[in-house]
Amino acid sequence: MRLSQIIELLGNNVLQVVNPGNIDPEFEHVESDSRILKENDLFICIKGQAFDSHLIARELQKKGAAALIAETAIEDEEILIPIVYVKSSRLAEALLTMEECNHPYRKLTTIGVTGTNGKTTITTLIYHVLSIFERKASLIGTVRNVVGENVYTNPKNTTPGPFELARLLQLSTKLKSEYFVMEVSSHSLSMNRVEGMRFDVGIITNVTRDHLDFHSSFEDYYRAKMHLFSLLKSNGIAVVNGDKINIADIHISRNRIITYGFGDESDYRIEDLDISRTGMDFTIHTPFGSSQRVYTRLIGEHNAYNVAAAIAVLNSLNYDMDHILKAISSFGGVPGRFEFVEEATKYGFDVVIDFAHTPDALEKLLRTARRLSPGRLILVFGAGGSADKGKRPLMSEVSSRFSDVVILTSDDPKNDDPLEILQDLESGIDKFKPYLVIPDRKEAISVALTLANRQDMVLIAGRGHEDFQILKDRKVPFNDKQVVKDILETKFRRHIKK
Ligand SMILES: CC(=O)N[C@H]1[C@@H](OP(=O)(O)OP(=O)(O)OC[C@H]2O[C@@H](n3ccc(=O)[nH]c3=O)[C@H](O)[C@@H]2O)O[C@H](CO)[C@@H](O)[C@@H]1O[C@H](C)C(=O)N[C@@H](C)C(=O)N[C@H](CCC(=O)O)C(=O)O
Ligand SMILES: Nc1ncnc2c1ncn2[C@@H]1O[C@H](COP(=O)(O)OP(=O)(O)OP(=O)(O)O)[C@@H](O)[C@H]1O
Repeated sequence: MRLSQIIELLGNNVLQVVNPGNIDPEFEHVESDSRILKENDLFICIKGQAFDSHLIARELQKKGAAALIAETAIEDEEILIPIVYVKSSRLAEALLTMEECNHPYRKLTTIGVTGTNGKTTITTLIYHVLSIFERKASLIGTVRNVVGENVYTNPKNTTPGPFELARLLQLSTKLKSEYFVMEVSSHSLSMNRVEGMRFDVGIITNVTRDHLDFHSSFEDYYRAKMHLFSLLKSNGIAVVNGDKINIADIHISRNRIITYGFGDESDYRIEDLDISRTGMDFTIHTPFGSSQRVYTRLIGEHNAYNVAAAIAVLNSLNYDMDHILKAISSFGGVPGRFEFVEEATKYGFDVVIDFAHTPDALEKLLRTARRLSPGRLILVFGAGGSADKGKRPLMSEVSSRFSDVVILTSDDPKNDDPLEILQDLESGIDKFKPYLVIPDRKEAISVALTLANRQDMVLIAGRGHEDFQILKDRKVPFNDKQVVKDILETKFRRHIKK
C-alpha cells in the first residue's frame, strides 16, 4: 500500500501530513512495535502506558521505517521520512492492520460478547454448541484462544490487540473456520482494538461496577460497552439482556435487537427456574411461540441468563431449538466458575471455586450458594491490585450482607501493598458479623476449610481458573482448586486417620 492510499483510508482521522521529500513510499507491512520493525515498514507511534514510541523516532528511521503515523508532535529536524499526524494512533493501527490482512472477518460469522460478567461463560458455551454441531469455530477470550488445533492458554488480554486479532482472524479463515466467537472487553472497545472489524452478532450481558480505574466514570464504562453495537455488520444483530440493559441505549433498529431475560417483554423469556447442586432447568419461551424445558449443568440465576443468551444467539443463527438444547445439556461449564471441589464432599461440606471479582458477581455467587446450602456460607476473597480501588469496600459490603463468615485475603496484589488492599476491603465490612483478615491466601483457605462444619459451603472467590498470583512483578504458581485439594489431602486426611 502506498502512503497516499493510507491517507485516503484513514480519512478524517488524519490531521496533518509532513512530507519533506514529497514522496509516496510503498510499504511492505504496518508495524507498531520497534522491536520487530523491518525495513520499509510503515510505523505507527503509540503513547502507551509503559512506553511512548513517539520518543524513538530517530531509531525508527534508522531501522528503516518508510514513514511514521503519530498523534503527538515529533520535533526532530533529523526525521526526513513522512509523518502522518492522526487524531488516534490506536484507531489507525486497528484500521491499517485489518486492511493489510484483507478484512478476514468478512468471511466469518463473528460473534462478540461484552458486559461486566458472563462473557467467558457465554462465548465458551456457544463454542461448545457449535463444536457439537461440527461447525468450525474459533474462540477468543480470557481463559484461552482456540483457532483450529491451536490452543493458546492464559492470553495476555481478554481481547487481543489489533495485530494479534487480525492474525487470529486470518488464521481462522485459513483453517476454514465459519465462526469467530470472542469476548470484547471495555478496555478493547475504548482502545480501538476491535475497531477494524465488524460483528454479525453483538451480545451485552450487563454493566455493573468495574474497571473505574481505567474508565473515568460509570457512564464512560457503559458507553464503551455500548460501542460494540456501532461495530455491527450492516445486517448484524444485537442480543441483549433486556432485564439489565435499556434497549433505548442501543442505536439500531428495534427489529435487529433480540432480548432475553425473565421480563415479560423478553423475546427469549426464562421462566420457572429450578436450581440444584448438579445443575438447573428452566422453561424458555421463544419469539416463535415455542416453549421448551432447558437442562444445564451450569448453576445460578446468572447462568440462566448466560444460557438464554447462547440460545438466543444460536436460534437467531437458524439452529433448531431441539438440537441447541441437547448440545447445551452436555456443557460442563468453564473451569473456576461455580466449580465444586468434589474431594470436599466426603468431609461433609462443599467447596466452590468462582471467578467473582465484582460486587455484582459476588452477590450472584452468594445468592446462588444460599439457595443450595442448608449450612453457613464461608467466603474467602480479596481484591486485585492496580485496579478499581473504589469497588473494594462495595465487594466487602455485599459479602457481609450475603454470607455468614467472611475471610478477607489477598488476590493478585500486583504493585499495590496487600495490606492496603485489605484495609480498603475491611472498610466496607460489617463489623458486627464474623470476619477474619488473613493476608496469605493459602492460610486463609486453610482456615476456611477448618471452620467448615457439616453442610456448610466454603466459597473461594476471585481467582477462578487462574493458576498464578501476581505479587509485585513476580508471578507465583497458585490455583485455588489445587490448593484446596492439597490442604484436604494433607491436613484433613491426617485428621480423619487419627
Ligand atoms: C493498560 C493497557 O491496557 N495496556 C494495553 C496496551 O499496551 P500499551 O500499548 O499501552 O503498551 P506499551 O508497552 O506502553 O507500548 C506502547 C507502544 O509502544 C510499542 N513499543 C513498546 C516497547 C518498545 O521497546 N518498542 C515499542 O515500539 C508497543 O508495541 C506499543 O505499540 O495495548 C496492548 C495491546 O493492545 C495490551 O496488551 C495492553 O494490555 C495490558 C497487558 C493490560 O493488562 N491490559 C488490561 C488492563 C486489559 O486490557 N484488560 C482487559 C480485560 C479486563 C477484564 O475484563 O477483566 C483485556 O481486554 O484484556
Ligand atoms: N450473567 C452474569 N451476571 C452476573 N454475574 C455473572 C454472570 N455470569 C457470570 N457471573 C459471575 O462472573 C464470574 C465470571 O464469569 P465469566 O468469566 O463468564 O465473566 P467474564 O465477563 O468473562 O469475566 P471477566 O471479564 O472478569 O473475565 C463468574 O464466576 C460469576 O461469579
